[in-house]
Amino acid sequence: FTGPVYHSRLSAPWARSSGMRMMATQDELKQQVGYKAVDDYVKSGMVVGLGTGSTAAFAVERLGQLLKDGTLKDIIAIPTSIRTKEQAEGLGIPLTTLDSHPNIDVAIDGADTVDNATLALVKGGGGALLREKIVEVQAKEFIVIVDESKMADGVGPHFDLPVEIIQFCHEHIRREVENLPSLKGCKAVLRMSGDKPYVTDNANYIVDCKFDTPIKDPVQAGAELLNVVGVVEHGLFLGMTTACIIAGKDGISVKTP
Ligand SMILES: O=C[C@H](O)[C@H](O)[C@H](O)COP(=O)(O)O
Repeated sequence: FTGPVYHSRLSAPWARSSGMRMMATQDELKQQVGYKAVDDYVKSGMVVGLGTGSTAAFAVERLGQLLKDGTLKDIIAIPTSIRTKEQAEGLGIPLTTLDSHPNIDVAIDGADTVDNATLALVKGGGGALLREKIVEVQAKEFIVIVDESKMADGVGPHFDLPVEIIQFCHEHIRREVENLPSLKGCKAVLRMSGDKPYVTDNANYIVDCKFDTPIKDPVQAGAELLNVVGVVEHGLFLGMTTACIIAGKDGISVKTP
């Protein structure tokens, strides 16, 4: 299709009823971009990377619908977290792994921050950054789906940068991260789940790096982070975005780098 498709009257950014103007909820915006990504970018026969989070869940839902009604056939998908795997299994979406399908046609995922200028991303608010990155770097096309609240100028202050680290000596690793020259001024905080550290699908911990000002050189920051022994992966997704579908009060737009 050529323009936004709204899946219910209230899914439109605005809808009129008895003269009343109603804004779409954030969930409705997420549904719009999740559905549009699948409708526009997934074709029969593809290997599809399935992202994680409340926005990506709508794309997974749509893929399940289109497989069920026969619009799409011969799809095989790779989930980026245990919860996405469970959702996809529940919808009957055939699944595989990178071990047998290392070449992905298209991956679709949400983000915590999208830089307006470069489409650099911060990801990992839901803790899935490692599996997301290993899958999404293998995709010919990586489609990012967000509501407009995720758009920002630069990365850092808009949403804490998650860094996945091993459990062993995690306080030492946290300090090493905080003291990196390219992350100067950041405060690295161990992510908690109740009174215990949050544990990822890969049995690691996460530190969330808080910034007051945008990271000056995200490429350098990524390189320095990966150089810390004990850091497994970071949530900067740089130079990966093929297209970003954004839903906002004025409708849906698509940005490319
Ligand atoms: O680890 C989680 C992922 O990186 C998500 O893509 C990200 O947190 C965005 O999630 P949501 O769509 O729920 O805001």
